[in-house]
Amino acid sequence: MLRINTLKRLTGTSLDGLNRTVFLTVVDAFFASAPYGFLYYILLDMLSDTPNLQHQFMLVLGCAGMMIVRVYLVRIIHLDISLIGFDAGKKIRQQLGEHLRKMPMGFFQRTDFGSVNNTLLKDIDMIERIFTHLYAPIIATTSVLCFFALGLLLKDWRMGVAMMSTLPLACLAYLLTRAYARKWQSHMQYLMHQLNDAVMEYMDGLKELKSYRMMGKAFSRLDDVLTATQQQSLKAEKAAVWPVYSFNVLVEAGLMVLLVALTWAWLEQTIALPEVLLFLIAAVRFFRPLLNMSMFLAELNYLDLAVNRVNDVLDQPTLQHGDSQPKLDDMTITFKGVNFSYPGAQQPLFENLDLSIPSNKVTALVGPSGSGKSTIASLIARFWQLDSGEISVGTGTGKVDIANMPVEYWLQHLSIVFQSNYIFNDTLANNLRVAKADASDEELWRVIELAKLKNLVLDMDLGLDTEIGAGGMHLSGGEKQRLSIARALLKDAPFVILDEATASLDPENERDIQIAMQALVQEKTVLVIAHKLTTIQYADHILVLDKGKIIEQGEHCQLLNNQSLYSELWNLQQQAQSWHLAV
Ligand SMILES: Nc1ncnc2c1ncn2[C@@H]1O[C@H](COP(=O)(O)OP(=O)(O)OP(=O)(O)O)[C@@H](O)[C@H]1O
Repeated sequence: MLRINTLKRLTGTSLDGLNRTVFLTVVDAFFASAPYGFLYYILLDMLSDTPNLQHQFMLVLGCAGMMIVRVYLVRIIHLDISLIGFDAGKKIRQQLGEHLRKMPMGFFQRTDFGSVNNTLLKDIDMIERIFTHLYAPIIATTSVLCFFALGLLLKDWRMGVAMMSTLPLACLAYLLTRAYARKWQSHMQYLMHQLNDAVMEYMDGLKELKSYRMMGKAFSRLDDVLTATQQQSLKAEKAAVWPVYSFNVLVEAGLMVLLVALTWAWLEQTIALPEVLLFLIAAVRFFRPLLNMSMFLAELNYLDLAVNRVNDVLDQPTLQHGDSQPKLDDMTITFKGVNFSYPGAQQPLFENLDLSIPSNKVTALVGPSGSGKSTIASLIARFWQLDSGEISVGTGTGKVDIANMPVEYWLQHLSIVFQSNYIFNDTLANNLRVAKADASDEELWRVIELAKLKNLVLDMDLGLDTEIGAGGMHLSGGEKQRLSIARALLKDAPFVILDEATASLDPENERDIQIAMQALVQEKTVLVIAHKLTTIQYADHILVLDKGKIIEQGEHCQLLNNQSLYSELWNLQQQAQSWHLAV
């Protein structure tokens, strides 16, 4: 009932200690039910012609003893199940995190961040909560019901049957209405994800929305989702009531049947007073947990939905990779017959693309906007899965398909500086140590100096320990850029990718960054992606890309002489330098 196998699959473990907890819960349920048997004998004794006080006292003492044992048992069960639940939650989070790490960027593009966020936080929290709060009560309630049903059937099968006569009908009604409620619950979850995404998008785009006077209702996507969520949640609430409501009404109808049966048997004189009293008391004890059970079952619907969403993420294919970890001395990168399309794109971006990036040289990749430059860098960094073809590193017999190595191993050989780089909400030192966890302070200062950040850090009160990012000091675009160059310097990887690293910077910043980059690219294999051709004119090798194809390659002078796309772009940029805005 509790989909333990599914949870075992999600946690990837055997949920240690669960069997002991189940056993203790059943024992506890027995101790919870047994006093009702004692009560019957107390009643019998009380109503007999010769009541025996000592006998009754012993029975009461027996009940008290069971209660004391139960206090101890309940404490152990609660502790055990909490530990198992938290551990399961931790393991599911770890497993999901590990899986997400191995997934191509395409997943994050197709799936809104809000949904991933919801699955990582809310869904797992739901699984953990249901596990820690519902697992033991459900087993306990089921066991109590079984003990009671068995005891009462043995005592007087006619009354037992009467009491449980409506149960099959209640279960049937529950199952029939559950499908309807589930449809709504699932729709509501979808709307909540949409709402989450719309709120995140609203917050992210606040600056743009403000500048275009699109705040509040004017941002219709958020407004539409808010209205839809409000309208539909009422319907969903109504739908969710049906399984619980129909189950409860039909179960309670069993009490009526019992009363009729008891009255009939009493009039027929086929039942004695102690039995009548016993069944009346037991009915209260029997129906209450049964009604609780319907609430538990309703909660289990949410568990199913949460588990399905976690499974959806876990079933997404990860990036294919091999296990080979060769020593890579030659960093020549070769694309051979590479085919690649973005998910959902109408046509492939690269068809049969061949190119080569020589080792220990600076190669520049230029071309019009949208020609595919950044995608080439992303494919080298294994952010995406190729449709077909091969990207290899090395030459001759030492050549290795980068897909044959674990992604992490391959990424150890790369440093990438993007145009916009992420700054973690942490200290400056920790932001740098992302590149090398065990770097000493001396190493940090060395790269800070090379990245032209020394004066900035010296001006900070706490130096390397200054909080930067969201919770601390905010850095300018140029400072962030130099910080990411410092990170790359610290990593000291043999292959460096600079993707528009100097775009949109002022001349002073650009000069500082050029100096920092000179330090970064020393004796490395470098791929520079740049719009501004002046920044790459001295590159050893220039690849000109247009609409996903390499249409020219060579050195700057050679390409100028070709009088083709490169020289066209060069001339346009030279002319652009004399442009100015006039009013
Ligand atoms: N994540 C993505 N999902 C879908 N399509 C994408 C994605 N990234 C880029 N594209 C598309 O692929 C094509 C190549 O994009 P890419 O960013 O590689 O070009 P680029 O040459 O680097 O452009 P720019 O110089 O403007 O940065 C473009 O048509 C772009 O719209």
